[in-house]
Amino acid sequence: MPRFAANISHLFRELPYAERFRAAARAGFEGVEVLYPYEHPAKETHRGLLANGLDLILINAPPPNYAGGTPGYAAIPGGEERFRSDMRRMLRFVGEIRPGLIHVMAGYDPGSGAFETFVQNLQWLADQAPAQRFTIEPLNPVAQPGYFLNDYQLATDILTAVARDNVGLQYDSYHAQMIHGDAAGIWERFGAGAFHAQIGAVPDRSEPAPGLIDFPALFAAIDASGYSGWVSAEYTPSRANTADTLDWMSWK
Ligand SMILES: O=C(O)[C@@H](O)C(=O)CO
Ligand SMILES: [Mg+2]
Repeated sequence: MPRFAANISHLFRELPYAERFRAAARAGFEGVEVLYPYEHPAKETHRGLLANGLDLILINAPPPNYAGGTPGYAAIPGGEERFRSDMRRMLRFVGEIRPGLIHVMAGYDPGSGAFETFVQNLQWLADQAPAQRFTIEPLNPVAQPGYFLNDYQLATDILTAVARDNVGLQYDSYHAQMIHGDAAGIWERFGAGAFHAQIGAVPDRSEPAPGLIDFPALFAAIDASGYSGWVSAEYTPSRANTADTLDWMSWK
């Protein structure tokens, strides 16, 4: 079985932030991811991880000017200066919580020059922090209209142009199925070299359940591919208690 992590920005939201770490550990997860940890003092995140023996698998890079609003601007021409100052600030913040991966979001409706801007910003960031690993993730146009990175082949082309060992693909079964209609096929084509994987069902992004994505087969394909990263649960639980949505963790 893959190594499962919990995205506690989606799971255990019935609990205050500080309590989600314990809930994740009690449910059997050994790692968590937090989309925007900047909303909380780094100490609080650090304490939650340490007290519960959890790894921090992934965070997202901060929204513009570190302040909120629509996240992602790495592919927006003209935003390079702000990108650099926000990323410098982020790299200081993560010194305390040490995430394995940082997801860098591209942004929305960037106009022409987005590909080159994204590539150059990613190269700059990769060289700023060579020991840190970064990811990019295609997001589907139903959930994220206008998002620049909306296709797995485009992600691969960007990663080829970036050509840095510390920048890689973030796969997500929910987005892969929504974009390409074949989450398993996308794993087969692009998954083995991915830095990170996330899971959620379609079309409502609820927990893995029998439906359009055959999750037991996907888990088997992930294992068979030699992928050694984490598989993180990033879905909106259909029940009030996240713990009641975790049957999939023991599917064979
Ligand atoms: O799939 C998603 O929506 C996330 O992984 C993400 O990072 C966008 O915020
Ligand atoms: Mg995702």
